[in-house]
Amino acid sequence: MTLLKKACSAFVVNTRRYSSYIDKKPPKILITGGLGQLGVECAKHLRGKYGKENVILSDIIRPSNEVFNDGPYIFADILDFKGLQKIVVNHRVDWLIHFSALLSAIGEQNVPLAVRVNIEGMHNVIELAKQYGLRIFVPSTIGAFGPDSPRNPTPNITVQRPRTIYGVSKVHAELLGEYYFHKFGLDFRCLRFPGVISSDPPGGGTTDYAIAIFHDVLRKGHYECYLKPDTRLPMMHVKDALRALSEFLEAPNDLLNRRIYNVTSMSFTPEELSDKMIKHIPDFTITYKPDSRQDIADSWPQVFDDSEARRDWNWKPHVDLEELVSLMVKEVKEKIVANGF
Ligand SMILES: NC(=O)c1ccc[n+]([C@@H]2O[C@H](COP(=O)([O-])OP(=O)(O)OC[C@H]3O[C@@H](n4cnc5c(N)ncnc54)[C@H](O)[C@@H]3O)[C@@H](O)[C@H]2O)c1
Ligand SMILES: C[C@@H](O)[C@H](N)C(=O)O
Repeated sequence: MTLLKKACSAFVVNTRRYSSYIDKKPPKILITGGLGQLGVECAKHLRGKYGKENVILSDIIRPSNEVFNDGPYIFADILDFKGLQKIVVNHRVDWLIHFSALLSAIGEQNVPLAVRVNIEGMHNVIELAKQYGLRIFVPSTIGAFGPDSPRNPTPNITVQRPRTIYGVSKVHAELLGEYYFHKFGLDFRCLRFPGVISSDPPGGGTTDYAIAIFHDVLRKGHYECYLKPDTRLPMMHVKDALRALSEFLEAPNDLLNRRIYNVTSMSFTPEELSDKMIKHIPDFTITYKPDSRQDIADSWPQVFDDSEARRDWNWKPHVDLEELVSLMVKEVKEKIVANGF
């Protein structure tokens, strides 16, 4: 049998196996790096669909009581291959959602650690997924593009020459995933997300301003923005990001023409965002003091083209800028009342 035929037959076996999970028995899902901005909300979303016990959150940090009491939580260091093997075997894991990473701004502050967590970590999870026949989801980002890429719009396939270690590690993850798909039939799936906006604290990225602005304005009446007022970046509310993730994870393999898709909801600048916020919070001020994150933002897409995701698996965002602002004002106010955070 040729290599290509072998890969194709493995792929067919995987497809059948996974569609039977969806029809009969929910998949057992492990989320790595699960205590970050996306992981906790993702676990809530997937537990609502597949049942609490079927979604295991993991990270290397101590969870809050709320997270610990909400469903299975375990320690998992992405750099410990044997430890990960043990978890997959003992918990009979079917799908792996790999969130562990150092984001764009924080990665520049500690490049060796970003190389370990983002690149070595990816080597571990992809080998694990291959060994145990797991479906694996790895998020990529608008940060996987660079100054040589077309910025408005940025298509699914184009030049990718990022200038951050975060972006380099994500391009590496994309290429590795595609390679494992073609060579071994691994069911690798990847979405390139824009800045994801939620009321939870962000992990040290370039798009964090669009979260911090709500917290600072609601608590202090003022925000000092580290990007220039006209810096346009693609963004998405977390509700849409998690719906995209779960719809894509469930999409039958025969709908997918690629393993990696751009997804987005909108693009805005700090000035446009603050103009919308004035309707809800009339009395606040914003000043601008660009720092090194401006250089990163200036190398990223301004408008993201997600037409391939829309065409192939029917992706469509629901939350527009008006609704995003209403949701954020409401959710951040609730957080401030609940814990002064
Ligand atoms: N939030 C966004 O705007 C956004 C956009 C595009 C892509 N993504 C991707 O989504 C994923 C999750 O993003 P996030 O915003 O939740 O990130 P985050 O920084 O908030 O969370 C990352 C988590 O990884 C964990 N981690 C670090 N080292 C680890 C290790 N050795 N072992 C296990 N876990 C470790 C951290 O403790 C943290 O909880 C990342 O891969 C990120 O690149 C996020
Ligand atoms: C865009 C995304 O990858 C992340 N929020 C960052 O800014 O690094």
